[in-house]
Amino acid sequence: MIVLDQVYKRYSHPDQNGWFDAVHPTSLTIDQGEVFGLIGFSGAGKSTLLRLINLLERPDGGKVIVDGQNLTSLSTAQLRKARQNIGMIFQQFNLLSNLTVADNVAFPLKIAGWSTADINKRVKECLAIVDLEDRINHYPAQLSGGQKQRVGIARALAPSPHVILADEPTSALDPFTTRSVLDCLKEINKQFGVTIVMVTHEMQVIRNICNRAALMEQGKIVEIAEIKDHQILANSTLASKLIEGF
Ligand SMILES: Nc1ncnc2c1ncn2[C@@H]1O[C@H](COP(=O)(O)OP(=O)(O)OP(=O)(O)O)[C@@H](O)[C@H]1O
Repeated sequence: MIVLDQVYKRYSHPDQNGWFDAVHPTSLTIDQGEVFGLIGFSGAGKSTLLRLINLLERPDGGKVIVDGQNLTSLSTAQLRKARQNIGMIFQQFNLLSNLTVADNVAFPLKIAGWSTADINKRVKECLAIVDLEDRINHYPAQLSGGQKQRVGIARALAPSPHVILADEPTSALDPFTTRSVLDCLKEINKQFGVTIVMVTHEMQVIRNICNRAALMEQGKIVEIAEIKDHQILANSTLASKLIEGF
């Protein structure tokens, strides 16, 4: 489903021989229907790795394959189309404040050239999935943080992607709201088989929703652990981090 083959990302850096590897060459396969977590300290490279999956960050080398398609070899137009298969949600929701909830969710569909009738139908479907039908004509400023994130989820879901990338989707939310947003994502994963890759600082998020999680340190994946029944399996570094806390 998602294959990263020796992808890396480097930035120019004045102090480190001119270059700094935000993500060292990394290979990783994430199966269809998985909820895969990326956890680690600030600056470990989690967001960069996540953004390499939809080429929001262009890798400096290696391949990114999603649904059998090598994204790194596509033209701009082909990549735009391929990205319809990869939704994204953000810590700060990234809603357009001058658009209603309905228009925010409709946004990716308009870009994809859907008809108005199909857009209206799909927007209602997606808002029903995230339980926000009654907020369809509200503006983002009239919503709570949890509701805003659920609009973000509906927008990501609208083009029926196979993959959703989530960059710290609950970090701006209180524990109760975090729970409801995670339940919403879990339901989407279960009902539609959408693969979710999620960056988080929060170990309870990993335990709550992920099947597997990778621990990142200094631009490298140092461990991948399985999670079963909310427990991190094996005597892993991840397990000890759980005790120390992130
Ligand atoms: N555009 C950029 N230019 C230069 N350096 C960057 C750029 N983007 C990220 N970095 C650096 O790359 C490293 C990894 O950043 P990244 O945001 O991926 O880490 P992270 O693990 O997601 O951190 P956080 O949890 O704080 O968001 C950091 O040292 C960051 O400063």
